[in-house]
Amino acid sequence: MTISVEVSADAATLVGDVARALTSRLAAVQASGRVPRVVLAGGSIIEELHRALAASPGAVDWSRVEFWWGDERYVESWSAERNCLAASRDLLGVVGAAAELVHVPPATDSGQPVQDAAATYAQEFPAEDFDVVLLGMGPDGHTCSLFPGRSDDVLSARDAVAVVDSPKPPALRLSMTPARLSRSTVVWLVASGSAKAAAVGSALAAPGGTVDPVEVPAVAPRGREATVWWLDQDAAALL
Ligand SMILES: O=C1O[C@H](COP(=O)(O)O)[C@@H](O)[C@H](O)[C@H]1O
Repeated sequence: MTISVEVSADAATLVGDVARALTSRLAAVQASGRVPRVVLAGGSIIEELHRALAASPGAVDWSRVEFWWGDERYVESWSAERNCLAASRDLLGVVGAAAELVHVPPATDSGQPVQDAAATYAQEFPAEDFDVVLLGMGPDGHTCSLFPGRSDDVLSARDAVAVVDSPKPPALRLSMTPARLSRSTVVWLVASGSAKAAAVGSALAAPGGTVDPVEVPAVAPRGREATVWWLDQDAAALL
């Protein structure tokens, strides 16, 4: 398992580079006769990536790709804060994803307490590994809804956790755990801009990945074959 860093000149080049790599990987999985399993994320650069993929969908049959989200805000299903609504608007609805292959996380209108909603969402997870997990990262080093300084229990849980006190609103969230995110052939973390430079520097400063995941949760998910940090020059400035 390798950890590598790819640096693109700027944000636009970064999303183009990741979009090309993703469409090429998905097309290769489909050419092998399988339906690729992809975990999407929220956040600014991932939303730009969604739009880039919609504009250049490559040689992928998007109706034969299965989707989950690494995290979701636990709000009403129609809330503009939902990661899945942004992805549906910007990508899935544009490229013709198949509704039965899109695993939308529960929303508050399900009537469930957030802890039950996390367990309900985990039931949607596949027995097999994911092919690609896409992650963003906040300036504080959080990824998905795994925030710094939280208990080891969250990081060591098996599939999904409920977050009840997210420091970034909204407070209630559902998140895949590092253990579940790491059940993927590759994990690709995408970070852009100078606001992410300090967190990138902390995450990648220690050779061999010995950074404490409680302090920088973004270092915790690791792909079985490869973990790639896709950065632009501003995000990579402190490396
Ligand atoms: O809260 C979230 O933010 C992170 C990072 O977002 P960004 O806008 O700072 O790039 C994202 O990875 C996560 O999915 C989202 O819920």
